[in-house]
Amino acid sequence: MKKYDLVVIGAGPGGTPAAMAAAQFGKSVLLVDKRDAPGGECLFEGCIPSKVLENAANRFEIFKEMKAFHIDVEGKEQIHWEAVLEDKKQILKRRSMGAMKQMERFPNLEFRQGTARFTDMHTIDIDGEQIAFDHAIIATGAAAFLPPFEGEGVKNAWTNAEVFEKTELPKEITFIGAGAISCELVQMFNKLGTKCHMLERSERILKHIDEESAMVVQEKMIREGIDVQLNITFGKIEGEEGAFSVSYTQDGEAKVLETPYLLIATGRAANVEGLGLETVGVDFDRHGIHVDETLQTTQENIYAVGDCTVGPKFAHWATYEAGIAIHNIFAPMKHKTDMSKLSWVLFSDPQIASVGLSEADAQKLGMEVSVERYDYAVDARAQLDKAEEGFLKFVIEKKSGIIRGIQIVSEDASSLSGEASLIVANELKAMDVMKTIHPHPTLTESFGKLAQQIFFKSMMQSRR
Ligand SMILES: Cc1cc2nc3c(=O)[nH]c(=O)nc-3n(C[C@H](O)[C@H](O)[C@H](O)COP(=O)(O)OP(=O)(O)OC[C@H]3O[C@@H](n4cnc5c(N)ncnc54)[C@H](O)[C@@H]3O)c2cc1C
Ligand SMILES: NC(=O)c1ccc[n+]([C@@H]2O[C@H](COP(=O)([O-])OP(=O)(O)OC[C@H]3O[C@@H](n4cnc5c(N)ncnc54)[C@H](O)[C@@H]3O)[C@@H](O)[C@H]2O)c1
Repeated sequence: MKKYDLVVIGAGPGGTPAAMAAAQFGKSVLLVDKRDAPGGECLFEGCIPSKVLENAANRFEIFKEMKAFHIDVEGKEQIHWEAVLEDKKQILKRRSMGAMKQMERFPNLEFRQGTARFTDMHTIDIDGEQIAFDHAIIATGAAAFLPPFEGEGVKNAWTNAEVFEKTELPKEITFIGAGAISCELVQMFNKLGTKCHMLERSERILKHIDEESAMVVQEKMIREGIDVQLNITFGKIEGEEGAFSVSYTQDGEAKVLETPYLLIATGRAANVEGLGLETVGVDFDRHGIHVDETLQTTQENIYAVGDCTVGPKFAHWATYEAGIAIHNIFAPMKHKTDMSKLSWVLFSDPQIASVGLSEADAQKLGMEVSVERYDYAVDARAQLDKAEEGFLKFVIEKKSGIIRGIQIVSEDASSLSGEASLIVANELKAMDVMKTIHPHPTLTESFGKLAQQIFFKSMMQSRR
């Protein structure tokens, strides 16, 4: 039986860097994935295909915005959807081959296609072959979680696994769930002229994130003609591609929506089925594999990272966890994950970036905070770009003055999130940010302006 120091199951943003880091440590590593290429859901059905299509939609939208800059191009714009999909295919191929090439630099790292299953705490079965290992990392990701809705239509609806494969741009589509996936995709389709409906059971979209940030996007969606329906209780979902019917009640009234296409994005379920976790005593529930702060599962030599765990579900978080898991397996000192520094960007319009704690997170932790805000409506760059929507918010711990969280809502929140991450990770205060020179006129000036505002406010208060 072949034996490795480390077996990594799943070659996404969690598994692939974990395997490469262990190989760099000089360990013998087997990386196994059901697919014949590395990249995971992020590359093939998630982050990258969604951003290729959004990118095309955003550039298409620029034509419509040209009028505000006194440029007349109306009526001439046209998008060649098939060419966009071909671009997407090429980018996916290029990125996957790039990852494969990087792995080939390590003679002690082997990539293999197959479905892995634990048979005991030191052995996995890959399509009938037994492989022995000292340590294992589970990085099998997650897939769309489908609630137990009534009706035959649920199994015919799209999830993120199908939507990027469709060759025709739908004329009309309905999204069930108003979380991260739906919110990114609904605005993308809307910009391309698809009539979009979004049905959500909560009282607002993006219920897991800072309310003020979510409301900016929700209001923009409604303004731009997306049919956003909230406070919904779902009934039967019937039909198939081309003709769905969704029954629901809203404010006590029974309604039916007929829609040719339906996409369900109501959260994720960890890919743990058939992994043999019960056999090896690795605890899990429907939210994912249980790990401690060092990413060790309930089995000493088995770790888990990324979407298959109960924790946050982001590509960069999976990669961050991969580094910590490898360190904890092969280095003498244990490192812990630090959720208080988590950052993410939602590629909505405007974009939302969040780093560290929101005000609500701080309240849950019993941390006394003050919240200071700068509106892009007064910002020079935002005015020049006619992109004044949104704000920058610092969540400041009262006791220490440390900026514990930053939320940004802006057309370019993704670019601004880097500085926000540095501030929160290094536990900086407003004074530290004020000392940083931000070039004029750039959106990064907002950091300096907000820091200045906070500093002057504290001076005024101390004088009173
Ligand atoms: C539409 C969409 C958009 C997203 N956009 C973003 C974004 O912009 N930014 C961001 O940070 N995150 C985004 N995400 C989330 C991101 O895709 C995930 O957080 C990330 O892919 C998690 O990485 P992972 O390595 O844990 O798992 P995955 O990427 O899911 O990889 C898991 C791998 O394990 C393999 N596997 C599963 N079971 C087995 C088995 N038994 N044997 C062998 N192999 C197995 C799978 O084939 C897969 O390749 C998005 C997700 C979706 C759905
Ligand atoms: N830019 C990014 O980083 C990005 C983009 C897309 C997805 N993601 C990741 O993917 C994850 C999954 O996204 P998602 O949109 O599927 O999930 P989500 O958890 O963000 O949203 C799920 C939505 O479905 C609704 N819902 C849940 N159960 C329901 C039920 N039984 N009936 C009716 N409605 C129900 C919820 O109210 C919520 O609005 C996100 O948590 C995020 O981490 C990240």
